[in-house]
Amino acid sequence: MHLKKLSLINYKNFDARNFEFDTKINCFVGKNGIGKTNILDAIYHLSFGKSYFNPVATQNIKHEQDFFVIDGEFEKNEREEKIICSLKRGNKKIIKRNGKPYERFSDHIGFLPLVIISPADRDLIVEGSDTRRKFIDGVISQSDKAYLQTLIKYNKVLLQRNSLLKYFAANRTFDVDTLEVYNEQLHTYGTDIFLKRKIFLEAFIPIFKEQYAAISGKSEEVSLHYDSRLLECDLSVLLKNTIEKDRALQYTSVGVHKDDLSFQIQGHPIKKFGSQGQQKSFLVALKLAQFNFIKKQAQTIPILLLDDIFDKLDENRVAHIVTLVDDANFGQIFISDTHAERTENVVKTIHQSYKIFKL
Ligand SMILES: Nc1ncnc2c1ncn2[C@@H]1O[C@H](COP(=O)(O)OP(=O)(O)OP(=O)(O)O)[C@@H](O)[C@H]1O
Repeated sequence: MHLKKLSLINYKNFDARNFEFDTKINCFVGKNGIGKTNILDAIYHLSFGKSYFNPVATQNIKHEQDFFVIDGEFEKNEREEKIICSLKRGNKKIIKRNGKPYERFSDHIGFLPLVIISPADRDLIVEGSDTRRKFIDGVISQSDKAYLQTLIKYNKVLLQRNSLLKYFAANRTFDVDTLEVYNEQLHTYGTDIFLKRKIFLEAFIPIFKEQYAAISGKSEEVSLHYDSRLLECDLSVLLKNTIEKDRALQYTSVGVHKDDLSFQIQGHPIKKFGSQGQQKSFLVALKLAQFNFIKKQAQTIPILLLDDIFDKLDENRVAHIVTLVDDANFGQIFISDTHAERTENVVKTIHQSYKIFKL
């Protein structure tokens, strides 16, 4: 699968711009703030129906303009696929595949598999557990539509249970039977989510470790663990045991919405003890493992977006990453970099066709 053409109208800092891409490697080079990342984000938009960087949809419309249009022509399984994503202020976003609008964006997710590696991934290390859960959920749901539906149902019941706990506190009342109804549903959906996360991580962790070893030249040991209270005990038991605590807190203190991943280097948290280059290597390994995983599940080679990937990495690590991606396992790759010369030197060593766009 590859993106053949991209046309942008009023997307972030672009008014009107067209690109024709190489089937393998495409590099965007230019000064800070010129719009390199914005082009990668537009490609991301075509795959996920939203920006990777700015969750406020209207802020992706060029300042002072009323709408944006991202138009992409892909080739997938020898068929042309035209995807258009557009947004007009005051209206709902529209995503069309070959002229037909999607009723539910979730039906589009996974159709054009894509992985992005960007400096914004640092949030996975420095931010709260929510970011890490979103990461696992994103990978699993790209290949398992039922997972996303279960997650939506779980979150809905969780909200209802929390509202009930607040209602009990406000009205100085308590009804364990009503709470039990929610416990049962949380147990059903939560256990399903937990088992899928566990199975996913059992397959994912060895791939991640392999990628890290390849990037770092095995210079340090890293690990990734699944932290979930459900590993020790059944969710229905946990919910029962925390009823008094939940009453006092007025929210549900146990369940898969509290799951986390722990990232370690040489046995210590990478957030506190990893250098910038080690943290970056960790994130690149995590994303390349995601790439491998999605590729296996989707049976299509995902598009890979590499945003500013060489920054903070030493020459050896850059060379290792280049060797990793210079492989038949990879398909179309988009790279953004401020150093035109560095990018040119890197892509010259790769045995693939390439195009460089100087912005
Ligand atoms: N809605 C918008 N309207 C107009 N300009 C915007 C909008 N959103 C972002 N921009 C502009 O886009 C530019 C940033 O583009 P981008 O992040 O793609 O730069 P870059 O080339 O990747 O830079 P760097 O090398 O610093 O990472 C900024 O100048 C920003 O002001």
